[in-house]
Amino acid sequence: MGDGAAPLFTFGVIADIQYADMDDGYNYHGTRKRYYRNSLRLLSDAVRWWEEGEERERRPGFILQLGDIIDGFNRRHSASKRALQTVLDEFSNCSAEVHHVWGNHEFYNFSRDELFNSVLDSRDKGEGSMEEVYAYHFSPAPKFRFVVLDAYDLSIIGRDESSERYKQSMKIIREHNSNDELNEPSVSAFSMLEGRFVKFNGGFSQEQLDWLDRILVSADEKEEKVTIVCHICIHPFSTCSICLAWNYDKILSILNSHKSVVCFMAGHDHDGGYCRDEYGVHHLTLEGVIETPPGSNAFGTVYVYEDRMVLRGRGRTSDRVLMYR
Ligand SMILES: Nc1ccn([C@@H]2O[C@H](COP(=O)(O)OP(=O)(O)OC[C@H](O)CO)[C@@H](O)[C@H]2O)c(=O)n1
Repeated sequence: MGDGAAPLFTFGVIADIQYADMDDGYNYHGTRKRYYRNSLRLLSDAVRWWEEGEERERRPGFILQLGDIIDGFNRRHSASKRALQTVLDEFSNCSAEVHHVWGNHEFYNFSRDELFNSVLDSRDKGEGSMEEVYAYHFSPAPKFRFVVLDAYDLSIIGRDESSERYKQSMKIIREHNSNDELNEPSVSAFSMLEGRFVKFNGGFSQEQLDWLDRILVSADEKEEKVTIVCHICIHPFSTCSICLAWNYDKILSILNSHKSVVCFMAGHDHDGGYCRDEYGVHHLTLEGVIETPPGSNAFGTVYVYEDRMVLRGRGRTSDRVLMYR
């Protein structure tokens, strides 16, 4: 794994904490247990690991929180702000700065306006961002860049019903999903992939894709290694089809046209997943903390070297060596 050598830098990854101060429950179909209070304890264990489990020079310089930091149930109990503060207090025990990604549960709890300029808006930790879309990039070390993307840019959650984005998003989802309940996937006999057109997913506007393309042109020129992070998965082999971004194919073709891209990280699918695509890009889906039972965990520490990233997983998250292409 290359553990003996000192890494260039280190970062932590964690996804789908979905904390709520409520008893354990189940997912919508009643097939998966969700441990709402335990998720905070697991975050606390992760923070302790990042702070104390490593020699000082191998501790993370930053943490990627891949979205769904608190559960949508908080909204029903008017507990959104309190729950968020509880989770942020836990993160504050970590000396590394946290980059927050926005998932569907962020929008169940807060409006897009509330999220912008809230503690969950990490754009000020980046060096270049979009204005009305939650997307930015940062370079933690020479020759390395991270891009945070907004997978609910095209979406019918978090968008004002009178907005053009909402109308465009409703048109897209209606073309592929004929159910009254748009959280329920319409699985056609021809393609399981159609199941991705549900309300709890979203996609990327052309404006965001063009912005990403420009960042990657520049990264190619500078010979940087780029890791892209977002809540929703974009490769069908790294997730079940129901957790795929609506226009995953468009973003994949952009990533695959830039030699700088080495890795794409997401959450959303609580089972986790991984594949390396035919262009050599790693697609890593982090297991969700919310569906991780007490006694286990689901997070990772990534050690970055000249030729690879080494993921050391804890609990349900496996170790992986991610060689650059
Ligand atoms: N068939 C369904 C499925 C879900 N819902 C409602 O949609 C909201 C989001 O669902 P939820 O499972 O909570 O979303 P997560 O982001 O936690 O998980 C995504 C993947 O399932 C993980 O594998 C919620 O309000 C559900 O009640 C629905 O109405 N109908």
